[in-house]
Amino acid sequence: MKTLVVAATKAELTLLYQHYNLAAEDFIETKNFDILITGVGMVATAFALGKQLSSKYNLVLNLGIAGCFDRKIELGSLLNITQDTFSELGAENGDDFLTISDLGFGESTYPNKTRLKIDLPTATAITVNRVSGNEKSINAIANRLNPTIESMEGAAVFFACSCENIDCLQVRSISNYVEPRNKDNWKIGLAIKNLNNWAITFLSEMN
Ligand SMILES: O=C(O)c1cccc(C(=O)CC[C@H]2O[C@@H](n3cnc4c(=O)[nH]cnc43)[C@H](O)[C@@H]2O)c1
Repeated sequence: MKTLVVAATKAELTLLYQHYNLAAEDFIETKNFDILITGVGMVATAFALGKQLSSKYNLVLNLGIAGCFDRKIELGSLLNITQDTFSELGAENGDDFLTISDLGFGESTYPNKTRLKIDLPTATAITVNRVSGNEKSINAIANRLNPTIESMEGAAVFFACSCENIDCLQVRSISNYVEPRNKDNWKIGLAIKNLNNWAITFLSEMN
């Protein structure tokens, strides 16, 4: 049984590719783990996992950078995401929001699932198609779901793993705060370095 490492972009796994001397491909097989680069967003992620996820994997590890709602958490910090919500999936009803669960069409929130003990702080997440960058929508989502972070893929990974009953973990490294967009404030390099160093240790200790 193997681990499937899933990320949206190769750039987010740069040091992992370098450490294991891997070819710059979107699907890589190694002895102990495989890597799948899905492309950005929940649709690309669900499609890529739909093609590659199988019972040969006993763990899916979703890695990536993310935006953080909580300014007390430093940029470059790593978080173990225990629950992730498709926050835009549902219907507006005037000023209210109805989830697909409210509408009777299924679930919008999915948990991680693993027996492994991960030595990282835990947090909850939302998964969005549109990166939050507007004060009004940021306040609205903070009031409705109070997430710690947002990404563009996490809930799709948890969803696919729930469909296939495969254990899953999501570790996110904070590259930016959720705020009106200003990429000069992002610390992508630091976030990727910390994420990759953690992943290299995790993967080497697993085998
Ligand atoms: O510009 C670069 O150098 C660069 C290098 C690696 C990755 C990126 C990305 O922009 C990755 C997109 C990826 O990041 C997640 N993300 C990061 N911040 C947020 C956010 O505030 N809200 C939602 N998603 C965020 C997301 O999962 C994207 O897939 C750039």
